[in-house]
Amino acid sequence: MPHAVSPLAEQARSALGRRNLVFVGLMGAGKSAIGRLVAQQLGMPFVDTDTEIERVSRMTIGELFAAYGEPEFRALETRVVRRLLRSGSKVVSTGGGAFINDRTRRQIERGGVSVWLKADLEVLWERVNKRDNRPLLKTENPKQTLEKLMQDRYPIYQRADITISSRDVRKEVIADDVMHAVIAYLSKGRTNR
Ligand SMILES: Nc1ncnc2c1ncn2[C@@H]1O[C@H](COP(=O)(O)OP(=O)(O)O)[C@@H](O)[C@H]1O
Ligand SMILES: O=C(O)C1=C[C@@H](OP(=O)(O)O)[C@@H](O)[C@H](O)C1
Ligand SMILES: [Mg+2]
Repeated sequence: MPHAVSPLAEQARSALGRRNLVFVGLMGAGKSAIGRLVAQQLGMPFVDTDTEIERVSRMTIGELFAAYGEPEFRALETRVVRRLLRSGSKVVSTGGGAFINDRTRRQIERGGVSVWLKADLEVLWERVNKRDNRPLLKTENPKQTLEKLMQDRYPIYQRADITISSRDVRKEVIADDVMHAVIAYLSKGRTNR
């Protein structure tokens, strides 16, 4: 197992112990990118649930949505999240809808420390706008769709253990914010997970 790479990472790693660290939030918030970076810094395994879903189904997320629809995708996502959270401590980046699904959210609540990467519409839009791999944004007005998803989902993401502002600064800055917040959150006497 690789070692944490800085004193901050070292401290966050030791605070986490055997817990999973789970990134949640809207499309474009940086879950996949920041999750990977934080995992590297902590010296922990990293899994992105969308990548794992694509691996086990041998289909892309777009193909899955097109062939089976969103409900089937959510069922697969629930199973993948459950399995990942039970198989040793790691950093897990979820897809944007995972924490919104009641069953998946309960697994995350039980199985790890959740971090909501919260971003404003302009930041999200700048980032998702560059790729067309997100089936939920294949609408006539994808920016408006994203705004609607913010309104619907932010009250639920708010239930995450930790909230981090995912703004337009270097990824390393956000990763440091996450590690500081993990240390602060877990030093509040939480020893039950
Ligand atoms: N702090 C950041 N600075 C610059 N680019 C970022 C930052 N965070 C994320 N990105 C980029 O934004 C895009 C969307 O990020 P991604 O991690 O795929 O988001 P999510 O998994 O939450 O949908 C990616 O190209 C990623 O590299
Ligand atoms: O918000 C959502 O419901 C989704 C977000 C996507 O992941 P990212 O948030 O990593 O883009 C992916 O899981 C799928 O397209 C559905
Ligand atoms: Mg992602």
